[in-house]
Amino acid sequence: MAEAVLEVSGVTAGYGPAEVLFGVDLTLERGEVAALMGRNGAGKSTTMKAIMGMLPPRAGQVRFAGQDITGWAPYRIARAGLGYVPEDRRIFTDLTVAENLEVGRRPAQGARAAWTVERLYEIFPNLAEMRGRRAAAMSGGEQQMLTIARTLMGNPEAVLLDEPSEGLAPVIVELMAEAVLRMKAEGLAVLLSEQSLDFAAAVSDRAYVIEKGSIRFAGTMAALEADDHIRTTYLTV
Ligand SMILES: Nc1ncnc2c1ncn2[C@@H]1O[C@H](COP(=O)(O)OP(=O)(O)OP(=O)(O)O)[C@@H](O)[C@H]1O
Repeated sequence: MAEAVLEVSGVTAGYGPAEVLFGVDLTLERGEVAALMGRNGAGKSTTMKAIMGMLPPRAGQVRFAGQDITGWAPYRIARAGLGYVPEDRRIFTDLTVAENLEVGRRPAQGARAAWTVERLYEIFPNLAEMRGRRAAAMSGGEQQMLTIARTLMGNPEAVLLDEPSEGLAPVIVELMAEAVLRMKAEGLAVLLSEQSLDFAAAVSDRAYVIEKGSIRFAGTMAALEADDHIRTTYLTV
């Protein structure tokens, strides 16, 4: 069996009195892309926040790169090598594209070659074309890519991408899919949350489907595509 870089077991989490996750189990193997799919409000973002320690799990365990990271502070989890790109874009609008990337630089751990700005421009060619532009003058999709690229400058081993294709123009969605596949080709593990089966199927090896805070399907992307019942019951078609 492939080695898991991230293992989420029986995670329960919620906001105040509201229970949102009810024992979520999922794994992310080294070098794979997995999609966490589900409709609006199903619990995708909450799962990512629980993994990142922004919403500490009430029960269950999160293991990353061989360590139990349950209850760790978010900055410590990020430093351990788990990158996170939330739905809202986190960039410095007064800084240029190149300056935003420099802000994200952190040394690489282990044997992997550190990301450089030039290597990132190969993965995000549209960012290369606008390297001197202030981020305020970029489209939402371009800002989303800059957020991902800046996260990669921190040299993570795995990244969580919360709805990377949401609200993007079709041509930008294609660039985003290519970027995710290039990240995988570089050996990164990616867990992305997604509502669109098209985007998820284009980039992912495996899929999880979540509904009302419980995982309803876990399997290969091909198995999900072939499962009419799961798709029509839990996904937006
Ligand atoms: N800060 C919060 N306080 C209270 N309830 C919340 C909060 N954030 C999310 N929820 C609730 O938790 C549930 C899961 O939300 P979550 O954001 O994880 O869904 P999602 O699958 O990521 O969907 P979306 O695509 O809408 O982000 C929803 O019922 C939502 O209303």
